[in-house]
Amino acid sequence: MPRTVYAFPTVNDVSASLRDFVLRAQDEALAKHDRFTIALSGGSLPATLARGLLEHQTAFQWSKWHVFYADERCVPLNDAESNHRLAHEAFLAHVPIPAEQVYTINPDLVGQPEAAAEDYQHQLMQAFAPTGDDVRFPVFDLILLGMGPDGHTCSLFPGHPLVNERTLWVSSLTDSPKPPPSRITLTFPVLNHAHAVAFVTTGANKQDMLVRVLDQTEEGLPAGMVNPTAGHVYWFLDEPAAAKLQDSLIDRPAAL
Ligand SMILES: O=C(O)[C@H](O)[C@@H](O)[C@H](O)[C@H](O)COP(=O)(O)O
Repeated sequence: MPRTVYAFPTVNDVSASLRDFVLRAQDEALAKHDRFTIALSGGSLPATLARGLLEHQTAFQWSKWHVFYADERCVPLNDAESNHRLAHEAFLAHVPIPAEQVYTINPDLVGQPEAAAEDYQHQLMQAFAPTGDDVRFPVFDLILLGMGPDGHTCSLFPGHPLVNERTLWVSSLTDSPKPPPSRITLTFPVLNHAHAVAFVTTGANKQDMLVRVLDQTEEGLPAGMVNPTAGHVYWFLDEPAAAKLQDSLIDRPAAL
């Protein structure tokens, strides 16, 4: 699995490089098909992404974007804990992506996580297999992920049975160690069928886990289990996050 690790002095530098990277991913996708499918996580990601995207918007073909959530909390869409609300306020509200191309959790199902996951999987199937094509798993052009200090990504937590899901596209949990407890999440087979996955990880509290995940010797760390079979994994780090990594693990951003 090809992997590229970039470390930048500050979060602002991460934002600027991420913008160029997303633009390139968009252009590559539009050269192949007529849309750009991207999945977003919550946490600090929307803000880091928005800072770059909103600064130089002209090259983005927003009408071609189809935005999904890599994971979502089972809360109303206007709740302060909602990943959609976070992304909406950070950048979706400021760019002309058609509303029907932003795929949110069904707000009527947030009290029933399993049904919400099933509904979200159905939304994905409509988008990736609209004519009932035999699509085993969707292939996202780009999935943007965060990593928690415990090595979780999406809502896939170390030691949780969901890390073993091999069939569903979207799954639910009601015992997330990170609040709120009820969530839906893309599963590993979906992450690992993506064309590209990029982790955006900043801050000193990620230092130790980054060493463990990038070392690739330890099993069971969800962030380390993201290995797209035909895709590429990128890591966008700031210096505080990258501080304990060996220099040899870090690639030169000039390659972007
Ligand atoms: O909804 C969520 O909680 C997330 O999608 C989660 O997986 C997040 O990406 C990580 O916890 C990293 O979050 P930070 O970037 O805020 O540390």
